[in-house]
Amino acid sequence: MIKINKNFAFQKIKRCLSNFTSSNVAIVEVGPRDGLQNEKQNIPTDKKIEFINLLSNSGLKRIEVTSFVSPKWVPQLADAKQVMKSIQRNPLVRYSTLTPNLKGLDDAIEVGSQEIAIFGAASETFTKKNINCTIEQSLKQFDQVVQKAKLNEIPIRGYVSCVVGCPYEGHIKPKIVCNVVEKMLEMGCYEISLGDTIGVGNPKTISDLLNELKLVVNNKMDLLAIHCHDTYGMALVNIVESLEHGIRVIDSSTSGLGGCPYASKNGAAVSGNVATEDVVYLLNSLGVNTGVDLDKIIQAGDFITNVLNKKSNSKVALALSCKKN
Ligand SMILES: CC(C)(COP(=O)([O-])OP(=O)([O-])OC[C@H]1O[C@@H](n2cnc3c(N)ncnc32)[C@H](O)[C@@H]1OP(=O)([O-])[O-])[C@@H](O)C(=O)NCCC(=O)NCCSC(=O)C[C@@](C)(O)CC(=O)[O-]
Repeated sequence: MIKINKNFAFQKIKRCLSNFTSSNVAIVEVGPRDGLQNEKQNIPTDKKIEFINLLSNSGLKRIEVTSFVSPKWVPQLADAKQVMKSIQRNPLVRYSTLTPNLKGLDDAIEVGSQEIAIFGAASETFTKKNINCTIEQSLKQFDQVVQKAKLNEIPIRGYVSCVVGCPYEGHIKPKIVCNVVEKMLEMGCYEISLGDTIGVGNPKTISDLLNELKLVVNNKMDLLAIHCHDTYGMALVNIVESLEHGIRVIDSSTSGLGGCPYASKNGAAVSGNVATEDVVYLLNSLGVNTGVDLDKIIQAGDFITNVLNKKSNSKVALALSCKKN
């Protein structure tokens, strides 16, 4: 079981952030970061900014804007500073960025990130491919980032990727995930997002994982979030399973865009995140309050898919647009 310092200031931030009743769920919109990071075509910076501005006015409270990573590794997000500096910030929204190391953190601080995310994994091979180190080395590096972020009073989110499966190592045992989650929480992350990076989870594997994680977090499920990719169409059932286990924070990407560039084995297509439109529709139909305006998310999705000249991966956006026409 993790040792969490109850007086730790970030616990307070966590409570403010997730002021849910049991019928409320928070959505973390990762479209501008996860959704766009793997796009090969040039996306003009002003279009990214316009996309984020549309999302900012949709009722979302948490938007992951971009990443402060090496532009050699993720060229699409090389304009991270400009994007962060130019978006119109809605005071009701918390804008976060990914930071793998101190350089990333310094950049994030410079442009006023209100939250940062460190990103580890439960697979050695994926960790090496994604951030060029071992899991142990990654945790040491993250610890430096977390200590400095704490000094700057910036809340830290942690990602753990490959929580049920890895493109290189196959099935991942819950025990390995529990170990990384525990270390990141002890370090000072206020929340860990569990990434089914290649969308191979199903309700059984997600349930098995969450049952083991409950022991790690001492049943405090508000320390966890779920981040599903929809490769086999399992994302929504996995989200329902997670809700039943007490998870109340869901990551999603408008239009279902996205995927990690380093999760693709032998150049295979990386599948998108679960679509925000589909998650909002699901939660609305369950009577769960998200505060998010579905029509506004669909508009933001129409905007970015037009920029990308792509069809939306959201079934809900498609169904509602057919209804209109
Ligand atoms: C971690 C590194 C940097 C190590 O990369 P490295 O090559 O081992 O690091 P390095 O320290 O040797 O640096 C190499 C170059 O990058 C520069 N550099 C170094 N750090 C930074 C920085 N922060 N910002 C800007 N530049 C940086 C550094 O200055 C140097 O520049 P050079 O001297 O060659 O000109 C690299 O591997 C990297 O950037 N990886 C990022 C990969 C990534 O962003 N993946 C996608 C996000 S994870 C994901 O999508 C999964 C998730 C979160 O969504 C959840 C899920 O679905 O499971």
